[in-house]
Amino acid sequence: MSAPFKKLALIGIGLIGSSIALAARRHGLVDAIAIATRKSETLDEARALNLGDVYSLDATEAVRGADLVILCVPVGAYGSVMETIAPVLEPGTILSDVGSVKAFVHKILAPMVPKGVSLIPGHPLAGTEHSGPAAGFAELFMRRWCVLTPDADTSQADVEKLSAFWRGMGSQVETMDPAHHDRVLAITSHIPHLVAYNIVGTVADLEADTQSEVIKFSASGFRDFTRIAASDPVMWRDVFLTNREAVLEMLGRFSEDLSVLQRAVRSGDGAALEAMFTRTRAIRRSVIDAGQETAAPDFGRPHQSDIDTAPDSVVRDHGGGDDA
Ligand SMILES: NC(=O)c1ccc[n+]([C@@H]2O[C@H](COP(=O)([O-])OP(=O)(O)OC[C@H]3O[C@@H](n4cnc5c(N)ncnc54)[C@H](O)[C@@H]3O)[C@@H](O)[C@H]2O)c1
Ligand SMILES: O=C(O)C(=O)C[C@]1(C(=O)O)C=C[C@@H](O)C=C1
Repeated sequence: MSAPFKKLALIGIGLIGSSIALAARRHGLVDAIAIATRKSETLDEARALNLGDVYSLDATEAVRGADLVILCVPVGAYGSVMETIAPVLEPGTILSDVGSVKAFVHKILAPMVPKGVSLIPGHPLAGTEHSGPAAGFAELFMRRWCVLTPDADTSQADVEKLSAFWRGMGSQVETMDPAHHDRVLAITSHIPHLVAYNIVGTVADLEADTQSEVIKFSASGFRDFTRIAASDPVMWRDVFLTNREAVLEMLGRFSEDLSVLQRAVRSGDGAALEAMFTRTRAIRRSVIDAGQETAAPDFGRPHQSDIDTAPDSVVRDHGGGDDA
């Protein structure tokens, strides 16, 4: 029986691209996988990991004849990648992506999409702090959301076909307006990363200023922040450059709420602090009950919190090499 897609072209083969390659193949969702990336070292690594069927440094070669093309590069690279591949996208092809922002993606890609090609941007709400082809794993998308942001006039049949692809990799799929996606992700993903980058930077500066061993004696709460703050610098630079308005709006709200906590600490308002912390503890429990924390432990991989507290050798085994 033939797979739902004949040829999947993955442009970019880091954490997300390699996870799609592994999952799509494991679940028989594509007949063939073509991989393109810009650096020969990355392509060699992908080949050594046997992630695809054909490999190329030329994205047009990968895209030619593909009925599903997924951009898996940092969003700042979309313009140049699309300029390259647009002339070889064939009518009937679904063009999608995995970028962490969506309004910018519509704005940059839509004007260049040839007639007959369905643009259906997507975003799997799943990831780790690791980068590169060796970082991927087939279970990454299991029981995680994948948000698709098609335009109102996009073929429903194509949206359903792409939804089935993500469901085939274990995800739950939801369609959403791109601007709404960007506001939701600004507060649930982008600002948490900004906070982590900030607190780790502040601690490092404090250590340098006071010439004391602040990091050495940090407890596991801070270690959790260092995991997030180890996330790919280029990817996150592009997220903040391309979701600026939503991030600034949510940052305003976040700062107001932080001021309320600051005031409670300053004035010794124990009741306010306890009420807030009780509320957030309940939220954490509901997140766990909903099974949205991480899918990794059920598939024989170490749980992320095990990784964070494991000896360095275990952490190295889990993480892929970084790829620029
Ligand atoms: N890391 C996460 O947790 C996560 C989760 C969901 C979505 N995403 C999104 O997925 C996309 C890829 O992220 P990733 O974590 O797989 O990154 P990664 O760094 O692991 O991989 C990026 C890939 O893109 C290639 N690349 C980089 N710049 C390029 C360019 N200018 N032209 C062509 N190829 C280029 C790299 O060589 C690499 O193969 C990003 O848009 C990101 O926003 C990431
Ligand atoms: O678990 C992590 O390391 C992640 O940061 C994954 C995470 C997130 O949840 O914020 C990061 C960016 C994505 O666009 C989607 C998922």
